[in-house]
Amino acid sequence: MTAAPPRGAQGLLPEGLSDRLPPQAEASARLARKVLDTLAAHGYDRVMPPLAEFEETLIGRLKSARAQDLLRVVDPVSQRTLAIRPDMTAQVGRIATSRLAGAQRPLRLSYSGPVVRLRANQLRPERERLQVGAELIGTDSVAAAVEIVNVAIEALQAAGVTGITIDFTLPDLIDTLAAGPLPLSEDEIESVRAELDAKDAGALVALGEGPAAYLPLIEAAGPFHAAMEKLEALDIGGALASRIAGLRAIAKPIGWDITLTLDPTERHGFEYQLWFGFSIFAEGFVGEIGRGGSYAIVRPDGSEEPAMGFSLYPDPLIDAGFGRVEARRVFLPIGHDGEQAAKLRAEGWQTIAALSEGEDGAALGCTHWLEGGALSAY
Ligand SMILES: N[C@@H](Cc1c[nH]c[nH+]1)C(=O)O
Repeated sequence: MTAAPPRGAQGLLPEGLSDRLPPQAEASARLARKVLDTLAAHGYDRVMPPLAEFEETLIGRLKSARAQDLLRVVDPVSQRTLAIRPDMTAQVGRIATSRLAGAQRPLRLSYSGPVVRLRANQLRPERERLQVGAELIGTDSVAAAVEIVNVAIEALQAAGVTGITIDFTLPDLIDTLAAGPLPLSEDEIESVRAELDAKDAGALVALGEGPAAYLPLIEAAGPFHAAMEKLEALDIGGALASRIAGLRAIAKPIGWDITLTLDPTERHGFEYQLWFGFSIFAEGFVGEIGRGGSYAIVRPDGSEEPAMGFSLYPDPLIDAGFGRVEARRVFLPIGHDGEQAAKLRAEGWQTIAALSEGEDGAALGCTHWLEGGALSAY
């Protein structure tokens, strides 16, 4: 597969925003279609939320979501602040708890579209990305996690992705332990999180006795089974035991060709996920190409509805050539037989009809030309 040229437009477009040209634009649509078809086959119905909405509905819908990284505009019509969506999960949550509040649970919804964030980072310089995903609303059970993880894997495999790694995490682990068996003060929670992120054992121990109890969590990371044994050895009762059993049940049906890892305290990108989270990596790609987990949607009356879902960010795959198919293109000279051309299109050929004498079919990307009723290869 050939790498695409860099996507910048040298000053014509704002930093982090770019055009998709042929053939990647078509490849992008084809890849999204493949993922959506897999989701539809598992009963996920598509929704299309708008590109922008009121800022407060965009951030208020998911428990613990924050208003960071939003590209905002003041709407002269409503005089209110709108935000361009940075993520479609909150929008799907809004739909599920408003217009589809009466729909049967569990409710399965899918989506595909661009999302925008305020700032790019070094790893991902683009500010607009394609997001394709699924949300399972009404439960955050282990069974729901099993379905979501496996549908995500199937969707990527249908798109031709191999060398998939799933990295499990327990996003609310520190909060849960700090509120129970391994108490920490508010200040300590933040410091413990920072040192666990940095995987700095020395600094963690230096924080004091309470924080030092979290040390084994640094060790409990890496290949899934070995890391799980270390997590189990922590043995701090109920909260952890149910999560460990959950993770084992989720891992069980995953195919041998998928690499499983565990990083129980990983929280990068997990802003609102609760008991379960996972990142998806593919061999040869830097950074995650997808992410998912459990979360809670806040209903208009303040009560909460559990949910589970995942989102894929396929742009790096498209840049690498996934979704491309070599077109069979035939050049139709002036005066060709229109019926025969229609027949060729019905057979899957793309046709390029000459508009004037002397056009060069090969230069226009054709692999064949039609002459005297027969096809010849260039
Ligand atoms: N939308 C989340 C992933 C997710 C979907 N559902 C639950 N979590 C993200 O992109 O980070």
